[in-house]
Amino acid sequence: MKDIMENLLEVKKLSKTYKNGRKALDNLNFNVIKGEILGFLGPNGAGKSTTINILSTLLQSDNGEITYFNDAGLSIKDIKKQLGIVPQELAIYEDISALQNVKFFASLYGIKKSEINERVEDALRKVGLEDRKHDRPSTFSGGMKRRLNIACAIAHNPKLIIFDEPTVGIDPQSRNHILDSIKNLRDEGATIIYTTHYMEEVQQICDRVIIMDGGVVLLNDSLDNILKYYSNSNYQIRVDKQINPEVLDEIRKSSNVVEVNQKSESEVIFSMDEESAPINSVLEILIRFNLNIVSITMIKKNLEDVFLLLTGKRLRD
Ligand SMILES: Nc1ncnc2c1ncn2[C@@H]1O[C@H](COP(=O)(O)OP(=O)(O)OP(=O)(O)O)[C@@H](O)[C@H]1O
Repeated sequence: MKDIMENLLEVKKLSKTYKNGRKALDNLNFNVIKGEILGFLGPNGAGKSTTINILSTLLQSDNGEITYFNDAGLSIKDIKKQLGIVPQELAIYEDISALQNVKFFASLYGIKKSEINERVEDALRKVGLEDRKHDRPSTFSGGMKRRLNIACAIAHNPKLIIFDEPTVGIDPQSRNHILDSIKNLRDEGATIIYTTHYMEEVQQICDRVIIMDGGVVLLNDSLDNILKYYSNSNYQIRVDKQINPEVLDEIRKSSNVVEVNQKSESEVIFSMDEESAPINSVLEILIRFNLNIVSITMIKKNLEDVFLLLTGKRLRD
């Protein structure tokens, strides 16, 4: 994706405990690479909103350090100017035109009068609303309102845009339109943090994924690596008799095997460390213990499975 990986944001040892004693973040570490769409995932209560509120400067952490835009000396005002926050709730005025909405929010960032019209038009173009700019949001579909919400958050041309579940409750067509707008923003130079409860969306647009739970990062890798690592290397084998713990121990010890679980009395699931690692050694063990192999299934894992594996929870309740 990029030739040189430059950090746009560096988060080190971020901690937050709320007044009621709830520890939301526990020495959280991660970075955001310039030009990427970073999917930010976690089950309910994982600490995502807390993290995003701290990144957005709305909430203070107890401890830790955030370096924005590679410059440790920036003031909060300078940071805010380069941040775009797209909230989950719509923050638009229904009774003024789309253009006036974007202009209003852009004016809050102190954009020069000579530049503001161009910036507003550009933001509306980026979300595909240029044709409807003179119409009021009260005449818009839910998806169009969401896109206007995005335009309002990006007219000041932020370097980093944080999306907080921007597609909740909208139809698939509008959702695709929003996802395309987000990809366009990335392609035109913005860096994006994207939180969602929809794994398909992450697989559709994200370059890298962070899965957090209990206030810490459980997984931080490129989408490609995650899917490669967790996809083709899992097998389920069924045999004709009960599999004893002794057999499972033997399989655990065999080369290339990284994880072994008993699915049922006569079924075992195991993962290999490489995509096309041979499974002969596992078969040999089963045969040695006089177990006849009835079936072998390769299990394809998607991001939802990886999430469940790591957190023990489903992303959507
Ligand atoms: N204002 C608050 N006061 C007290 N505890 C809070 C507050 N906000 C969040 N928490 C607690 O902090 C933990 C992390 O919550 P947070 O809202 O950051 O999670 P989340 O990952 O955004 O969850 P969700 O997906 O449900 O929005 C939870 O245990 C939550 O109950």
